Amino acid sequence: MAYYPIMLDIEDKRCLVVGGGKVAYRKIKSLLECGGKVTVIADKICDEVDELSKENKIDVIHRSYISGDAAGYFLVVAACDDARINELVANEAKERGILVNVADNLKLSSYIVPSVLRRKDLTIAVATGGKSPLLSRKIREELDKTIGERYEKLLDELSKAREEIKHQNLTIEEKIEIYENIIEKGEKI
Ligand SMILES: C[C@@]1(CC(=O)O)c2cc3[nH]c(cc4nc(cc5[nH]c(cc(n2)[C@H]1CCC(=O)O)[C@@](C)(CC(=O)O)[C@@H]5CCC(=O)O)C(CC(=O)O)=C4CCC(=O)O)c(CCC(=O)O)c3CC(=O)O
Ligand SMILES: NC(=O)C1=CN([C@@H]2O[C@H](COP(=O)(O)OP(=O)(O)OC[C@H]3O[C@@H](n4cnc5c(N)ncnc54)[C@H](O)[C@@H]3O)[C@@H](O)[C@H]2O)C=CC1
Repeated sequence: MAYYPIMLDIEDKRCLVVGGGKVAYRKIKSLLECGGKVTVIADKICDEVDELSKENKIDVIHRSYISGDAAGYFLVVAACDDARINELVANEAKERGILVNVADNLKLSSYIVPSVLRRKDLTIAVATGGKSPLLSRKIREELDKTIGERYEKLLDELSKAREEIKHQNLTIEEKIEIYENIIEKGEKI
């Protein structure tokens, strides 16, 4: 079955990351970039996670995961190096209807994290259904070379034009023609 891609609004939402190693750090960073309020539960944390804690960007609970910890969160990431704990976290999150990503187990995950390229509001997400995360990264790096910063400007222009003509008495075809002209001009930049 194919994955259903969505763009999730996690601003000010409580997010729990279980585990404080390298993989947890990567997931924490992307949650913070999107405004998530991150709590980490881990018996050991790596230097990068410790740094975020010292900067008051995350809350850290320095202990092992205890049954029931997942309650009350909007989203949970299980990123321990202990598969049994990750499974426990996943099951407890799912019982409560909480979205859960499990770093070492695709089948237990309700969502997977794609490789992401951003140009301000333009977001390009690449995933391989868990088959090759490395390929996702490589494709993002390729896109990074070809999707230049001019797309930011182009998107700004399109957004402005869209606001201006949204409530004008034009057909959708006429509006699309205006946008296409802007894109065509943008392609020459
Ligand atoms: C299923 C998924 C679950 C999830 O994490 O959501 C998952 C699972 C696993 N990853 C593993 C390994 C690696 N993961 C990376 C990197 C990334 N992994 C990410 C996502 C995902 N990884 C989801 C699927 C995404 C998809 O569909 O493609 C990215 C895109 C996003 C992010 O993490 O932020 C980020 C790149 C960010 C970027 O740079 O753009 C690298 C390369 C590197 O480190 O650079 C390697 C080593 C090379 C390799 O294995 O390919 C292992 C095996 C561990 C082992 O062998 O022990 C598992 C577990 C398993 O497969 O069971
Ligand atoms: N999804 C992905 O992108 C990737 C996933 N992985 C998998 O992710 C997992 C984690 O990898 P790393 O971060 O490199 O490991 P790591 O060894 O750096 O960190 C493991 C963390 O789990 C914590 N932990 C272990 N048991 C715990 C418990 N009972 N309660 C709370 N915290 C606990 C440890 O304290 C530590 O902070 C591994 O299973 C690995 O195979 C690895 C590479 C990429």
